[in-house]
Amino acid sequence: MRVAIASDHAAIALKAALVAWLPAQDVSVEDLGPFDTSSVDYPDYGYRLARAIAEGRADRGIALCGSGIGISIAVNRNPAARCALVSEPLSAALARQHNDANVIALGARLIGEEMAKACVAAFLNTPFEGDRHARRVAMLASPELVSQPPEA
Ligand SMILES: O=C(CO)[C@H](O)[C@H](O)[C@H](O)COP(=O)(O)O
Repeated sequence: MRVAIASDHAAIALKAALVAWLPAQDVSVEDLGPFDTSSVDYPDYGYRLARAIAEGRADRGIALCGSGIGISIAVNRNPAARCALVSEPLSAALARQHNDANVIALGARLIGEEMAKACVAAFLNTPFEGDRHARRVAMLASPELVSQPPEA
């Protein structure tokens, strides 16, 4: 599996720890930056990560910022991305089982390195369950439904 990872300045240390750890999880990793602690804007890196997914250069993505919120919003602006912001492994597993999430977002100022690794391991190793969830995931990719949801 090819995994791309990107962050902002707030998550440089966590990104480095995950980049060092990921090869032992039997995945290849592409670091999309940034590469120092200078202040940057998370949308640039979220969009870059989502583009790697959309263009098929990565199978999965890991998005990091201080809270995980900003970069998860940025990633999800790309319709090819299904990014789940999580802070514990059960949510990471559910994001795979029910939502077929292809990107996980983590907040480096909110969780520690070991919790982040546990979330990423669940994200990488949990399959999508399909069935009724496939119908719902397909609905997420329908611009018609987004702009014109059925009446209640
Ligand atoms: O997007 C965020 C919050 O929703 C992230 O936590 C960012 O990393 C954070 O906003 C960066 O803040 P900073 O004060 O510029 O370091």
